[in-house]
Amino acid sequence: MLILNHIGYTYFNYFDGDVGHVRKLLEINFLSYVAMTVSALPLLKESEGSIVVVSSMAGKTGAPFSAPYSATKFALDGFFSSLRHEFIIDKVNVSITLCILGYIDTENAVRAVSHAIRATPAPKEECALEIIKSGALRQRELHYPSSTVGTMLLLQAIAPDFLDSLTRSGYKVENIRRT
Ligand SMILES: NC(=O)C1=CN([C@@H]2O[C@H](COP(=O)(O)OP(=O)(O)OC[C@H]3O[C@@H](n4cnc5c(N)ncnc54)[C@H](OP(=O)(O)O)[C@@H]3O)[C@@H](O)[C@H]2O)C=CC1
Ligand SMILES: C[C@H](CCC(=O)O)[C@H]1CC[C@H]2[C@@H]3C(=O)C[C@@H]4C[C@H](O)CC[C@]4(C)[C@H]3CC[C@]12C
Repeated sequence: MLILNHIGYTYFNYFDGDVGHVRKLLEINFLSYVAMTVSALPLLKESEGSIVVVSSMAGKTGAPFSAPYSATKFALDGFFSSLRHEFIIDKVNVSITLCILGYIDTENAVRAVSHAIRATPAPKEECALEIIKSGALRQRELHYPSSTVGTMLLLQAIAPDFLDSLTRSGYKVENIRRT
C-alpha cells in the first residue's frame, strides 16, 4: 500500500500574491505524489495493491486563508480521479482512495489555525487508523470525521452559497493579521 501524506509548509493568511510559493507547494503537495506513484506502480500492479492519497475538505471546497494549499489538494482529486478511470478501463487492479479530512489535531495544524478556527479538531490517532482502513478496504473515498465532512459535501451539492457562508462563519477573521 502506498500512502501519500506529506505536505510542505504554507502560511495561513490572505493570499499574498507569491506565485513562487504556489509553484513550490504544487511541487511538494502534488507533483511529488505523481512521481512517487509512477515509481511504485510496477510493484503495485504486481501485488494488486492500493494507493491512498491524503487530501482535505480544502481540496473539495474552497476554504479561506489557504489558497495555495487548497489548489494543491484540488489538483490531487483531478489527477487521481482520472487515473482511477484509466485503471478500470485497463483492468489494472490497483485501488485509489482519496481521503477527505476535516480539521485534525496534529501539532502543526493546531499551531497554525487554532487562533482563527472555531471548530474542535478531530483526534489524529483515530484519523490515522481510518486512513489505513480505507486503503485496506479499497474504498473510493474516506470522509473523516464522517459527520462534518459528509454534511459539508451534501451542502456543497445542494446549497453551495450556504456552505460558503457557513464555512466563513467558522473563522475568527479578526484574528488573521495581514502579513
Ligand atoms: N491536520 C489537519 O487539520 C489536516 C491535515 N490534512 C492532511 O493530512 C496530511 C498530514 O497532515 P499533518 O500531519 O497535519 O501535517 P504536518 O505538517 O504535521 O506534517 C507534514 C509532514 O510532511 C513532511 N514534509 C514536509 N515537507 C516535505 C518534503 N519536501 N518532502 C518530504 N516530506 C516533507 C514533514 O516532515 P518533517 O517533519 O521532517 O518536516 C511532516 O512529517 C496532509 O496531507 C494534510 O494535507 C488534511 C486536512 C486537515
Ligand atoms: C476549517 C476546515 C474544516 C471546517 C470544519 O468545520 O471542520 C478545515 C478543513 C481542512 C483544514 C485545513 C487542512 O486541510 C490542513 C491545513 C494544514 C496546515 O498545516 C494549516 C491548516 C490547514 C490549512 C487546515 C485549516 C482548517 C481546515 C480548512
